[in-house]
Amino acid sequence: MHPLRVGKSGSNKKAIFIDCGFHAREWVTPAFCQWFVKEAINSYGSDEEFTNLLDNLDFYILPVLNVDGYAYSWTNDRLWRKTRSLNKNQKCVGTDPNRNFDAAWCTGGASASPCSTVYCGSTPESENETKALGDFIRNNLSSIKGYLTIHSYSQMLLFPYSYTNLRAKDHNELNSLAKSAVEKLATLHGTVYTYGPGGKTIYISAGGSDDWAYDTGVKYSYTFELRDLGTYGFLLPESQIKDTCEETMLAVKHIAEHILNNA
Ligand SMILES: Nc1ncc(C[C@H](C[SeH])C(=O)O)cc1Cl
Ligand SMILES: [Zn+2]
Ligand SMILES: [Zn+2]
Ligand SMILES: [Zn+2]
Repeated sequence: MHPLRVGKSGSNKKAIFIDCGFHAREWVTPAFCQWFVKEAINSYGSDEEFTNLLDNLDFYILPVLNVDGYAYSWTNDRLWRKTRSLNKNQKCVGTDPNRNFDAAWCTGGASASPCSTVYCGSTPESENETKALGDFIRNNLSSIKGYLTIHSYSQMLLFPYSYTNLRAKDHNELNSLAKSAVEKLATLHGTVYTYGPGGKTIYISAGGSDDWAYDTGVKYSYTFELRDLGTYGFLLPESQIKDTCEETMLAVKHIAEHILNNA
């Protein structure tokens, strides 16, 4: 896997990994990752804050993790979620990439049935996509200080854990950073996000990439759930893409600032 790397060239810089397009139907998320790259390139040298970030941090951007699923949602099933891998001797296709990580794998909020939308896969990292992501993070663990995985919808900023209601050791810092990040996000268009540990804030579910990254040693690990609250859901109108991306940028840059100053 070769994510895009954005940042002034330099050695042993801290890095933040951002992925989008985990779930096929969450179309606004690849738009955000592309927006981020455009903004970074256009801002460098003009926007002081962003220039400082890019001078001192590398951003690894993976615009569409689940490429086969995303393509399938364009051609066949707009509401597809999973990958498109063939489950051996089964009629159903695909694994939920966000239940496929080795983080209390296939315990809560996931299913061992290949036909389920939250099928955890045959083993952790059974999918080419999740294995590639896991390998990249493991191979770059010394520099990767933040992991942001961008999903939709429900306007939430989640952090570990989702697989248990036990508190992460960094709960207080992750919680207060999430609070200030969603406050920053709301300043642009008044979009209200909730925030908190995944298990409490959305649902208990295991095998997620944020929990895995955190337990692997990436302290600042967050899942974004972008707009909206359900009016359009995954079918967010194009007219909202720009504003969604703009407001999300504020939160992401805020988190990046914190990582630059604290990691
Ligand atoms: N660790 C996690 N973090 C966030 C979520 C929520 C996303 C929302 Se689309 C999902 O259900 O995969 C789910 C899990 Cl398992
Ligand atoms: Zn998702
Ligand atoms: Zn979602
Ligand atoms: Zn705007």
